[in-house]
Amino acid sequence: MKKYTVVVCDHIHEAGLKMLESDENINFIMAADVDKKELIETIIPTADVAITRSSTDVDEFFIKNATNMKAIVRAGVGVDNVDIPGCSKEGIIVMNVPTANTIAAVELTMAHMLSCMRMFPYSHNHLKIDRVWKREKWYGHEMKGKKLGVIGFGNIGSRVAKRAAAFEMDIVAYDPYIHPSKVTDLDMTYTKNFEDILACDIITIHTPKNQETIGMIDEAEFAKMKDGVVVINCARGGLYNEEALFNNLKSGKVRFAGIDVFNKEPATDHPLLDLDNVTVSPHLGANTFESQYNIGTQAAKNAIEAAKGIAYPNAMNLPIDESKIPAFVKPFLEMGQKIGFLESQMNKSQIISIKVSGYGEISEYVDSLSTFVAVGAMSQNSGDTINYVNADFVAKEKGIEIESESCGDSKVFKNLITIKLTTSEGTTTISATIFDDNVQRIVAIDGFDIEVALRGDMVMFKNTDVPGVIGSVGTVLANHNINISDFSLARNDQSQALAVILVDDIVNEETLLELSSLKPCLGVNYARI
Ligand SMILES: NC(=O)c1ccc[n+]([C@@H]2O[C@H](COP(=O)([O-])OP(=O)(O)OC[C@H]3O[C@@H](n4cnc5c(N)ncnc54)[C@H](O)[C@@H]3O)[C@@H](O)[C@H]2O)c1
Ligand SMILES: O=C(O)CC[C@@H](O)C(=O)O
Repeated sequence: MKKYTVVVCDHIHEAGLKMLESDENINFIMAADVDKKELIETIIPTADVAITRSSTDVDEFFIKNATNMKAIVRAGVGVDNVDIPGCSKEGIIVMNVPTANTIAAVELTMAHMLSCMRMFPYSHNHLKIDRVWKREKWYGHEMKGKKLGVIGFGNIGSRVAKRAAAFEMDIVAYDPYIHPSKVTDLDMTYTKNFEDILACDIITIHTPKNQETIGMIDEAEFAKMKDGVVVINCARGGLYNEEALFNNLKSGKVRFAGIDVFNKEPATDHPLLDLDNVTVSPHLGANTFESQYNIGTQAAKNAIEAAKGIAYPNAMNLPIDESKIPAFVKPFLEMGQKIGFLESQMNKSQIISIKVSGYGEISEYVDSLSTFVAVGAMSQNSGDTINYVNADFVAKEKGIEIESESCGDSKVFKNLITIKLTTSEGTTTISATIFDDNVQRIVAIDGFDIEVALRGDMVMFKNTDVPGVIGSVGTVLANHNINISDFSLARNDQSQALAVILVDDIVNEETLLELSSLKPCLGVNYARI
């Protein structure tokens, strides 16, 4: 029985571990407590799938050692510590588990907000650790009536806003990537002007960490804030420039900050920890039993499916989201891959370019289609190392140009695809369609209108159009004990003919040589689909 190795790199819920343990196809390795260097050098090379959290960086070193890896399941939302382009280049699918920890992060944000407003950990420590009862020292502020600026109105930001509204706060949201009605329908203010956020009493950020959002709040933005502002970060370290945050907390411009996440974690030696107007937590946004149960079980399920090649839920680097494509497109993708593979056998040489044209409704999907065609065309030379994730990267690296073109309606077919493969030896062009939703048919090869099924062992015989050729070809094949299952013929206006012969047996070199030595022969190709 085939066994797949799934390595768990960080702690996940027991229920997820049990799922992995009890699957008979899974060889499961718990490596959360293994030193990261050792993990990457000795265990990662054996893994088909790895489950990671924010403590394991999927960087160049990791990827270099992931020689067997099919997929990485990030047990959480943020993939800022996963080098997605690097994974794509190596054909590793990256999946995350979004929303499973949303509520946990929302509630931690509220906890930090309340702590900041009432300086709760400090009054707590004063009494519990210092044994001082000094009520006059601990005057806080109320949330009611204050303006809360929410940056990023996604799963977490929008829910923080709803909870803050229950505290009778005025909410102002900034998120250029949503429809304003997502905010205004909740009787909150949507703004496109970032200055409106900077004018708030409390600011909380809930965006992903990327080139656009790193350092989104820097010295200049702090300078525009109200004196005594409170800022919260339960998203990712570095969204507020940490040095600027430190300076503004020290000067008192920022009265209090609630921080769950740091630019570099673990952050046991961070300057922010020296300040007494900060509440901190060690990246606990996702740490509730409920959220960890959800994430652990979903991550385990996704890892098992990915290891077995069944599905890649929430894949972040597949060319298409399969759940979003109409059913009629899928057989075209499959057929495109087969034609790419067929053409690379008919035209065996260094590939220079691949051009995919789509007619009819399929023309909307030519970009995805071209990835599938490229996988088919390049698999002849790259074998198992080529897949939907890395096809575009590999093509670029090999200098293969991939072009796709949407061409409106076809005159004859409801949907039609034409694939032109250019190699250093010449070009091969095949058009194909699908009948009755599942019958894949070639309808043209290199200018010959020929209708033939796309399957099995195919011999393409091109000749000058003279009598007796069909018989001669049939005789050669019969002499080699090769049975013909289908014979299609077409002619062009240059007195040439093309026969596509489907056969039941493998055609060896000797037979092909004999066919090519027939007098009218202009060329013979053999392909296996
Ligand atoms: N502290 C934790 O343990 C913890 C737990 C879960 C999530 N997170 C982090 O919280 C953040 C939000 O997670 P989510 O699940 O809500 O994600 P999400 O994708 O649902 O929401 C993110 C929102 O940010 C918006 N956005 C993107 N770029 C923006 C920009 N430049 N300006 C303003 N808005 C922008 C997007 O449009 C989106 O609406 C992520 O960084 C995630 O990694 C942290
Ligand atoms: O617990 C983690 O690994 C990180 C959780 C959180 O930051 C996430 O991005 O999902």
